[in-house]
Amino acid sequence: MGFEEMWSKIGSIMATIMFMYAMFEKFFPPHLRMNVQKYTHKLASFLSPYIQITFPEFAGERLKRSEAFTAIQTYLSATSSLSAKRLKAEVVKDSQTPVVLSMDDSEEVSDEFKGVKVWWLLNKTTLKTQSFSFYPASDEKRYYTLSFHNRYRDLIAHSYIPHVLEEGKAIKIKNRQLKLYTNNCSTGWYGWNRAKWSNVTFEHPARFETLAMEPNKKEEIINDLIKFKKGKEYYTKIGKAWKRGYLLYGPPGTGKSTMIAAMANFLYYDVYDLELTSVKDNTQLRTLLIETSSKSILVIEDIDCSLDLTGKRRNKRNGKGNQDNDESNKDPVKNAEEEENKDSKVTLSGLLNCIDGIWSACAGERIIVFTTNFVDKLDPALIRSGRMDKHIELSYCCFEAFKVLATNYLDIDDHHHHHLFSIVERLLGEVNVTPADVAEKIMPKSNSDDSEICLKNLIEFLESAKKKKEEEDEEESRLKEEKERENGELKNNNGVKENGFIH
Ligand SMILES: Nc1ncnc2c1ncn2[C@@H]1O[C@H](COP(=O)(O)OP(=O)(O)OP(=O)(O)O)[C@@H](O)[C@H]1O
Ligand SMILES: [Mg+2]
Repeated sequence: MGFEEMWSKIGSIMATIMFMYAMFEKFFPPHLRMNVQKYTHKLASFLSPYIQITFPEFAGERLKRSEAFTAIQTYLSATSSLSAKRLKAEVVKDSQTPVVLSMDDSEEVSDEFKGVKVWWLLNKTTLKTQSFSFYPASDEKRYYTLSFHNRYRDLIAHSYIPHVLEEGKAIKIKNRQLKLYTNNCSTGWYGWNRAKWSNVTFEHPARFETLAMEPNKKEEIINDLIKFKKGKEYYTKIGKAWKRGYLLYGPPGTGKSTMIAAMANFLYYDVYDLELTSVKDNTQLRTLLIETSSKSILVIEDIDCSLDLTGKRRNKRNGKGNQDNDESNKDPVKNAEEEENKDSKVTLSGLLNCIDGIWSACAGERIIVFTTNFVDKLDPALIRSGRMDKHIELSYCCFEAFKVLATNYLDIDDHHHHHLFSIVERLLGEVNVTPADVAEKIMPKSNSDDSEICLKNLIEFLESAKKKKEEEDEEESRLKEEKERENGELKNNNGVKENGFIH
């Protein structure tokens, strides 16, 4: 039989089957059709070595969509659905991709797991509902059918299905838009204050690749985060809540907040930015923490300022703390804010309880980050080992960090050594400037600014910073000398007074 002849035969057989099926659908009443299907299935399963498992869209109560069905749909959308001939497009809320494609009804796709082939079919049955309901339920019931050979029963049941469900959930989390939550106080009925979270879409573009810091240190942090993310079993084994605390410290503008954003983008975690000064008391703090979700980063910025609950940020450049103690100098708005914040009764022990206590495990997989400019001023209880698992110092801009900024801002490849780099390297070794300062200087100010101009701007800035530092150092040593001289004279005078003669 020739090839063409064979295809025409197959075509006519298919046409006959489709015609018979159409007749069957048209002339047989639904209950008879169901009976015929039931017996056909029985016969088929008796003869076939293949096993089928179904996953209905609505398990039990029709109102709630089955999590397994959604996970399978997501898994198949990302893996094999695209090989289907007919696809369905859906707009999914809070998803990064505006339209999600999945296989259409009655489509079948195959998948492979550890060398074993399986088939997924999306089925639909239509039922006539007799009962009256306030929720007009659709008559259609969709379900996935998974088919595989009998000999792989154990592998599929114990490994493949859990793998599909886990992957599906993970992909869904990855595809969703991240949220940035912040706490605020709303006044409810009868005037009581209720703390609650409100959120916006988290859109900070920071990534570890664009974060300027020493490569080794960066890699260490990334590995630590990966270990944490994959550590569910480890934490269960050692009987510890699945959470990790980071203390980020360093001068202003060294990238503490940027690093938090990079962590969130890296881990795909939501961020809960907790403003401690607007939490009324420990009970309110606990309520807020219970309302946070898993896979999140809880951030308390400037913990040194938050805990004394004055609500004011210290003057960070000179680190002398609250500068304007003189009431007359105070901005009236700031004054009022401070007065309000004095109502906050969150205590250090209340905060520690929420981080470490029995409530701390309620959200599950969670990172807690504290930031401060003054690590020495923190209460030892807050940073004792075991509480904040990792202390990360973000420091002044080194040459390695500068190279990352040059790539970010000027598109200068790390390997392409610009002829001005050696001057920058020398100057960065001599003065302390923050990555924020460097970034500001090398950012092109106009379209005509090329990398040469930007680097020269930076060099000029570094040289003037160096000069300023030298002058300050000179002044300092002059004052020191003067003081020493005064002290020496004082001693000598005392010597004269005590002994009546000069030694
Ligand atoms: N290490 C860095 N890598 C890349 N950009 C940085 C870095 N540090 C600072 N920047 C730039 O400087 C700006 C300020 O940095 P950031 O807000 O992260 O500093 P910070 O340490 O949180 O300061 P503060 O103590 O005042 O809160 C950022 O928007 C970013 O553009
Ligand atoms: Mg910050």
